[in-house]
Amino acid sequence: MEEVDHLAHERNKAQFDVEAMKIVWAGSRHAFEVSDRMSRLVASDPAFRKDNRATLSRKELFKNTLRKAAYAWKRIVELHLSEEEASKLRFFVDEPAYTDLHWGMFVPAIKGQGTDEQHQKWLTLAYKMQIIGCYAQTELGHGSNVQGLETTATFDPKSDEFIIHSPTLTSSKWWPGGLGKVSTHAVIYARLIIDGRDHGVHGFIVQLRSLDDHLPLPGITIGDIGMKFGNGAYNTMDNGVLQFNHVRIPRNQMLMRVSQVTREGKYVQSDVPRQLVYGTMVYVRQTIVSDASSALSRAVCVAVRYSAVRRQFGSQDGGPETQVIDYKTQQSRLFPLLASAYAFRFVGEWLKWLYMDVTKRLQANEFSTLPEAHACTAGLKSLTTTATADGIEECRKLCGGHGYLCSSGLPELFAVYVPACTYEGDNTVLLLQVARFLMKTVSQLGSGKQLVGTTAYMQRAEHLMQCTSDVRSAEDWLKPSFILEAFEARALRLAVTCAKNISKAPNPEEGFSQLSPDLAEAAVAHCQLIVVSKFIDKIQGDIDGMGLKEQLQALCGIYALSLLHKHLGEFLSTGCITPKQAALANEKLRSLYAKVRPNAVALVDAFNYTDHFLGSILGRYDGNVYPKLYEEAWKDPLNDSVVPDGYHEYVRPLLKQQLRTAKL
Ligand SMILES: CCCCCCCCCC/C=C\CCC/C=C/C(=O)SCCNC(=O)CCNC(=O)[C@H](O)C(C)(C)COP(=O)(O)OP(=O)(O)OC[C@H]1O[C@@H](n2cnc3c(N)ncnc32)[C@H](O)[C@@H]1OP(=O)(O)O
Ligand SMILES: Cc1cc2nc3c(=O)[nH]c(=O)nc-3n(C[C@H](O)[C@H](O)[C@H](O)COP(=O)(O)OP(=O)(O)OC[C@H]3O[C@@H](n4cnc5c(N)ncnc54)[C@H](O)[C@@H]3O)c2cc1C
Repeated sequence: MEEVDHLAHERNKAQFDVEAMKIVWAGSRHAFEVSDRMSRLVASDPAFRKDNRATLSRKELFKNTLRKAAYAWKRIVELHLSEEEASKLRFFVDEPAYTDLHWGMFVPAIKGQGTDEQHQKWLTLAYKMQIIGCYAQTELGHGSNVQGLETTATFDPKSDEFIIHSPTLTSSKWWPGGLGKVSTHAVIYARLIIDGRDHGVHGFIVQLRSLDDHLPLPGITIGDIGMKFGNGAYNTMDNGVLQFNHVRIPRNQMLMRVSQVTREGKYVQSDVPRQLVYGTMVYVRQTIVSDASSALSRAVCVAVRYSAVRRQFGSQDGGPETQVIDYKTQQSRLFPLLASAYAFRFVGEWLKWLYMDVTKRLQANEFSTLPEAHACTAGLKSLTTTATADGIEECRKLCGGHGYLCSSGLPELFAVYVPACTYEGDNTVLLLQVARFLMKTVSQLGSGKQLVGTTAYMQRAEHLMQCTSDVRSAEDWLKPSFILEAFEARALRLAVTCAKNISKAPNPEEGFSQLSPDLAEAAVAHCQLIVVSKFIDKIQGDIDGMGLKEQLQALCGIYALSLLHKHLGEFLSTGCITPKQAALANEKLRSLYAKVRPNAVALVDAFNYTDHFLGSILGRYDGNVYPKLYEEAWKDPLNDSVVPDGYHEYVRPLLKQQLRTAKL
């Protein structure tokens, strides 16, 4: 049968080169080609089927994930895939699994905190998956407060070993992914105790299960922590619980790049800052920002395509009804999310660069940019995951009733995504880290210290504290200098106000605590400025292809001006803009929505997602939604029989009783 593209009329309206935009979205032609190849490889292989996840029991679901992970590894080895290709393949398999933690945290923790010798021994095994590892930091009693961890690693000079122990119930490791049922090893975080002295939290490599029969080693109690939010979703992951009862490991299994324990039991702190013990979190937070753009773009792709297919009201003389994407309210909810997906992509690219830069510097024992890298990764992780989780839910609502069906793909995407607001640092806790960094920076203003990186704008404090915007027309709001000045002035003024209020408190800690809601808002303002400025930088760089710059400028304008609208109170109360200028910003926003409208479907096509990856009937490339929704409904296990199980036990007796009552 001939395939019909129900969205062809939308695609024909596009005013830019979609193929060129695919390259910009991917980051480079090479990245596009790898991504395209891996996504097709996964989509065309029935072993990676995922449309049945919502109906599987936990055990079936989990076993299915183990099968897929093993099969993915087999294909990676058979096809001699590079690290980049393998990681893309796993991404397109699109099922959280223990391998995420093995490759995403266990290996990076050893790389970042281990010595050359430790790399040689452990990475060799881990790269071949001869051992499988996880990252066991969080405990039942403490997640955010890493310094509060209770697990102990006590040095025994007689045997040259550490004794790993869980002294309390609350010290049980709790949450690590891959721990519950699969990992053979873990990097665990424990308090280092030497001669009764507590040297704080350090990382240790500990074997958990036998490599022969997979049973826990002596002294180790281990299991899964139970079902999590949503069906399917993150339940493919074995988040685990772990207790140690005086488990002994050799001294050389402490990760010793940051500090060492000698044979004699002497604690040696190298020149490397202690905070490097937190280094794996910096790495993962950076990857989470790129993941945010993937998750949000996926939801937006579904909502844009479906909004172009769906029609409601507006039919006069029997003609077609209005496509819901043409409603201005739909556009004002949807297009800022489309713009955010692009914005997060570009800031994610920049953050990757920043992370690589700080890593190179650390290798050369240059640590000055570490605080900035920590603040940027923490803040942007918080900002982008909050916006993405909210955005996925908004996309579900934008799809009306059908968005609530699992076959829309959106409920599962939300359920799998929403813990990103908590893992790798609770989003509020992370904003407060950014706020501390900002308060330090503000305290240095006027000291003559040169401010660099993302706080360089504060150098112009004298101007930014008193300027008023020069915007005179709606068109002015497209000029990067006007947008940047408004965002810089708002961020700086919020931060300075916090600093002033803190200084009135009896002591800085008390002040920080009292002001923390305002500090979190100041941190958000600073992070939004970073995203806006990196979007502008991207557009000002090399962008080839017909119409690309115009579309990206429109999206950048939508991102910035929709934020300005959302946080209008802050822009007005800090005096950065006037009510008249706010009205002009709204006028510009409306015209940008109109500009993006004919390009919306093409702008989501540029994500280059296969129907397999999207996993959504509403978001199908061909827009053939209704027949496929109808077809899908009949596949539900409830429809296996016409009369459901339970009818004879529970429904029929009721009906009979009613009949009897009626006769009475
Ligand atoms: C299409 C997509 C579909 C989606 C599919 C999804 C699939 C899923 C894939 C899987 C992906 C991910 C899996 C997730 C796995 C999750 C793992 C985890 O969660 S691991 C555990 C993470 N835990 C945390 O993040 C804990 C948070 N807490 C902390 O980080 C700290 O304790 C902190 C920072 C809050 C407090 O630290 P501390 O107690 O030391 O106090 P201070 O605030 O005083 O800090 C001291 C000093 O250190 C500096 N600092 C803090 N952190 C860092 C750091 N990381 N790097 C550098 N420096 C740091 C801080 O600024 C202070 O500096 P100073 O100069 O003294 O002021
Ligand atoms: C799906 C998932 C996977 C995970 N995977 C892993 C893993 O692989 N390895 C691992 O080690 N851990 C893992 N974790 C644990 C995760 O890192 C922690 O849950 C996270 O760091 C939050 O810590 P918490 O649970 O202690 O939250 P809490 O700190 O208890 O937060 C509870 C509330 O208190 C607030 N709060 C806490 N402290 C402050 C403060 N100082 N100021 C203001 N408000 C505050 C928070 O904002 C939040 O609202 C995972 C968690 C989840 C949900």
